[in-house]
Amino acid sequence: MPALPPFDRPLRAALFDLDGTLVDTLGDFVAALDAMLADLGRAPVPAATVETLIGQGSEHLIRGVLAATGPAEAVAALEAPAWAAYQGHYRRLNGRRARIYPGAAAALGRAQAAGLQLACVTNKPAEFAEALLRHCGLRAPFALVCGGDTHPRKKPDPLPLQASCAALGVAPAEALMVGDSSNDVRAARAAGCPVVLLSHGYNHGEPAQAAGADAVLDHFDQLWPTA
Ligand SMILES: O=C(O)COP(=O)(O)O
Ligand SMILES: [Mg+2]
Repeated sequence: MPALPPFDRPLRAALFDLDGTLVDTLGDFVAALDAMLADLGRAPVPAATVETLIGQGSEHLIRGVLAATGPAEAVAALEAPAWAAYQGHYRRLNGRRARIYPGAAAALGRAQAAGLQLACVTNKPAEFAEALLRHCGLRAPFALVCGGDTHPRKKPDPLPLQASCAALGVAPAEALMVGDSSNDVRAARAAGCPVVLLSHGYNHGEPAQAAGADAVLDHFDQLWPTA
């Protein structure tokens, strides 16, 4: 089993992305978006299209789905009602079709046992991230949850990572970002955090190996392995 690459400084924290990293939420997104589209009188969107749009926050997702299911010139006018409908449906459906990736909970436990402080740094709105983590029984290991609306800018901006590191009292070089997409890599590079990706996630339709992370892992067992 490949070990983690050596990092510049010993790790004191780990920042975990949520969608596509800890939890497979594609089914939740598709269900909420299809309910939103039905409210707007539109046909459902293929899951494969949704998968390429996850990871850059709900606004990006909704704009992309509106553009994929109707005329481009209608997107701006529909954004506000679509967002209101989506929020209501997502709040109702959050977690119902979600699946924790194999080994995720155990990896969080090993990270804690290794003395690392943990934060969840996601572009999902904080309310939905908190509720999903509780639903999945994954909230307790995290000292903080930083959502896409917690700060004025979201990933790939470094701000959520920098602010989370400051709140945990660690330097970015001491905090490993664990994500699934190039968005996580860009944010980590800009913040100065080392970064590894799990290949089971979404990465905007591209292979995770193309995203420029320090390592790409196929399974959580490769993070802080015990043997
Ligand atoms: O786009 C989203 O809401 C999901 O974002 P995440 O991959 O940062 O958790
Ligand atoms: Mg993700």
